[in-house]
Amino acid sequence: MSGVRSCFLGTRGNLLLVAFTTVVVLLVAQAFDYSLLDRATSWVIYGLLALSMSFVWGKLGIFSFGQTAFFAVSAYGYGITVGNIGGTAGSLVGIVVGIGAATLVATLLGYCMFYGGITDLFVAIVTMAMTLILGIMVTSMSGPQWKVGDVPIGGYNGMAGIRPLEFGTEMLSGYTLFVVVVLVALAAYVAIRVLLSRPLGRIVLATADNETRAELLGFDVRAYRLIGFAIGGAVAGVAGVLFASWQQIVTPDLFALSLAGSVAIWVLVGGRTSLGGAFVGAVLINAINSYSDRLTIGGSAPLAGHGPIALGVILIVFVLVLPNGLVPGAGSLVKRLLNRAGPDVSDQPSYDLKALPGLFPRRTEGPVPQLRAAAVSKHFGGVRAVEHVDLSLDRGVRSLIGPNGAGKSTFFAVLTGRLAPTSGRVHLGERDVTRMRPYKRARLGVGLKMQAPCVFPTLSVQENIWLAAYSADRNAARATARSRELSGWLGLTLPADLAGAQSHGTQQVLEVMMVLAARPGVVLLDEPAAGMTSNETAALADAIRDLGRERTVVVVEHDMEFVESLESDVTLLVEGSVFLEGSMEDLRADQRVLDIYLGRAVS
Ligand SMILES: Nc1ncnc2c1ncn2[C@@H]1O[C@H](COP(=O)(O)OP(=O)(O)OP(=O)(O)O)[C@@H](O)[C@H]1O
Repeated sequence: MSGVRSCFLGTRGNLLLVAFTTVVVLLVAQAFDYSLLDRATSWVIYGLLALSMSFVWGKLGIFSFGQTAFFAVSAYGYGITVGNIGGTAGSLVGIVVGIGAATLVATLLGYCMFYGGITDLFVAIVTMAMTLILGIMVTSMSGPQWKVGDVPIGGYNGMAGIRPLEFGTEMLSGYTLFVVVVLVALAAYVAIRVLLSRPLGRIVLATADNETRAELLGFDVRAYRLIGFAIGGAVAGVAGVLFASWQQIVTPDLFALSLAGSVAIWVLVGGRTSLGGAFVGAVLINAINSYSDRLTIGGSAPLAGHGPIALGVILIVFVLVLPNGLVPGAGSLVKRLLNRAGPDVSDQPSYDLKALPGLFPRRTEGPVPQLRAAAVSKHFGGVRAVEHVDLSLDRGVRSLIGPNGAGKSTFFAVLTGRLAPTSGRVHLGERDVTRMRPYKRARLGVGLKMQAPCVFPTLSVQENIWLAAYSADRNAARATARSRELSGWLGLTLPADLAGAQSHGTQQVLEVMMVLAARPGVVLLDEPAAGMTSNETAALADAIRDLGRERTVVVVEHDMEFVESLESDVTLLVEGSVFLEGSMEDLRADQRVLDIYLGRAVS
């Protein structure tokens, strides 16, 4: 799970700190000699590359091991462009071509991966494989026939003589280049932070935090991943342009495993959940490498060329001692020193759940469409979890009961699109939604509260509700007002009130509120009373009855007292099939039902 919080100073404090650090760096750099200035410029460029990986890995939860491919593609794109078009125009076009090429490659690769269902470790493997393949291709382009316009690709030897960025009569070099690089890095950092505070960024963070909940709220996780990945590619592209301009030669080494691994280590050392940590890690490790190379003892340089060994040692130390990296580690330390511990959640707060429906305005979306399962089956290999279920769900409350393993949760998963049925159809009103993805069904008004609490754990309670409210009508101002109001009702309005840190019961209530804030017509509640006090359970039953007046509410429960208090029709599932339908009295009067619940065989 990716942690999406990194700061102990708050956004404004962090930005002030960054601005202050930038001014100090620029002032101090005036005293650097040429050699140090030159090296420091490269460290900041590497920091920018690390920032792109930190964003993709730490914030989006996508381990893009081959992030350097976008950096290298951009560097080559810039080099080719400025070799063909000179002057300021060439620089400007080179910037666009370099960043554009990196973004395009990231978009194409991201599309293939995310829409092709590739996740987790396989993303790392695919991105790395693509980087190595590009490297092999570029290495093989060594003959004179391999040129673009007037610029030879250069094969193994690389593309030499790249013109630096130039504006007017000035070619960027020395202190001016350093200033530009630092300001661009600062701008990229601030832009990413601003993006993350906007609706798009919040949703991107949410998809990393809990993909299932994001999808159930109607967000197309694949699309948001792709957007985030493309932005990460663009930032790596910015670094690539600066690198080509600074080094004035690019070689296939930019596609090598060693650089890709180094970037991952910079990010790990700085702290992958901290954007600022990317710069700290990159600058620190490159500075250590640089000085260890130059260290002389008795006329010889014992550490020269042993950078990889030093990197390996640093990595092992960090994984063992400071697994979250330097910046988050320092943040926790300061927090501890200031004694700013998180809120105490050991006490289970009590909520007047009877008031719950009153918090959600009446539906204005028109009549609730009927949700209908027609001969639905879902098999897992030989396990027939759901078998030929026909069920029509109309406005009002319906209870779905059955012993453990009867197929209730699996049936919900088929209704919401989380699982495709083995056979049968699912209809929502007139529409056949059998093959429709969960986010689309959510947009059509199907909401699900899962059996185990399914919220965005590393986001605050208020942010959780904001995302749900925003999913209803995509209005940020309204979502902010709703999230303040509803989190106020829960008494959890602080940024430090993380959803994942709340008690089980509070998370249950929060999840129900999120489902309702998304304004669904069909509300599926899987064991909503679990973890609640008896008073809350009774109040929840009142609330559900109330919600059923204008919505379709289906409740899966084991607590028969609770089911009885819902005064609803009951459907009994046994071994995946509908065994009986009727009122609670009907079921109680049936000896076979008693036998099922007492575990006795039923013919
Ligand atoms: N992903 C899966 N892979 C294989 N078998 C599964 C999977 N999900 C569920 N099952 C099996 O399908 C059957 C139905 O499970 P399901 O969780 O739907 O039952 P349930 O009625 O919700 O049970 P409970 O009341 O205990 O939550 C069980 O035998 C379960 O082991």
